Amino acid sequence: MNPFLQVRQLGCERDERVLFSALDFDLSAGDILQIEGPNGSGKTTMLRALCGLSADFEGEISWRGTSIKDDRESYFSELLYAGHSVGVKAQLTPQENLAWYCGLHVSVTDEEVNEALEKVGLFGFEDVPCHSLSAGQQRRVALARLHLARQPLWILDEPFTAIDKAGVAALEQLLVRHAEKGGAIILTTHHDLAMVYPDLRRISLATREQ
Ligand SMILES: Nc1ncnc2c1ncn2[C@@H]1O[C@H](COP(=O)(O)OP(=O)(O)OP(=O)(O)O)[C@@H](O)[C@H]1O
Repeated sequence: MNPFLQVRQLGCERDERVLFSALDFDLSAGDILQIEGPNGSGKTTMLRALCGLSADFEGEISWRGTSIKDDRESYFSELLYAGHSVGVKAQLTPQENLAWYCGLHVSVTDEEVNEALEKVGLFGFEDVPCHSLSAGQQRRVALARLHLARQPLWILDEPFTAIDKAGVAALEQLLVRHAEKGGAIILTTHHDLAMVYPDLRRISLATREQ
């Protein structure tokens, strides 16, 4: 059976500087892969390539055995990407943000939206404009998507940014539960993961010369 994701000879340069090269790895159901590296080492660049958001890379990326360049639609339908910036609309409420985002993929009820917001600790903040929320609360709005996600592959760029200790622990548990249920995750984080998970792997990008 094909792994979810097959990455072969992945490489990327920016401004004539090699960020990473000749990377080979597979990601299967149940895997969690952490991309590590110092600031500027190329983690976000790699995630954008893996998400099909950038075509400026060498190598081949396949989803369920088919190049992501050849069948973007089915790849995108199975991928949840949460980028480095929170990506919530400041004028909209958490309810509106979540309903809008999830509505792109599946239909969700108001009750499901409110439950997801409650799970990320936003009970009582569902209907205030997001610009009035703290940085961590805005990140929680973005992370609430994970509670409603049907996509098997999650690619998460620094999901723990601005999240407090309790939130970090809850998010780690959610990631493990997703993988245990047959999902797969690629994430970047500067935070030391506390999760004990047998199928957690790491790729370290080269240290920059300072
Ligand atoms: N579009 C671009 N054009 C030129 N250089 C770029 C571009 N995108 C990224 N870079 C450069 O590539 C390098 C890697 O950037 P990237 O954002 O992938 O790093 P990172 O490992 O995610 O860093 P951080 O930990 O700070 O988030 C940086 O030096 C950045 O300036």
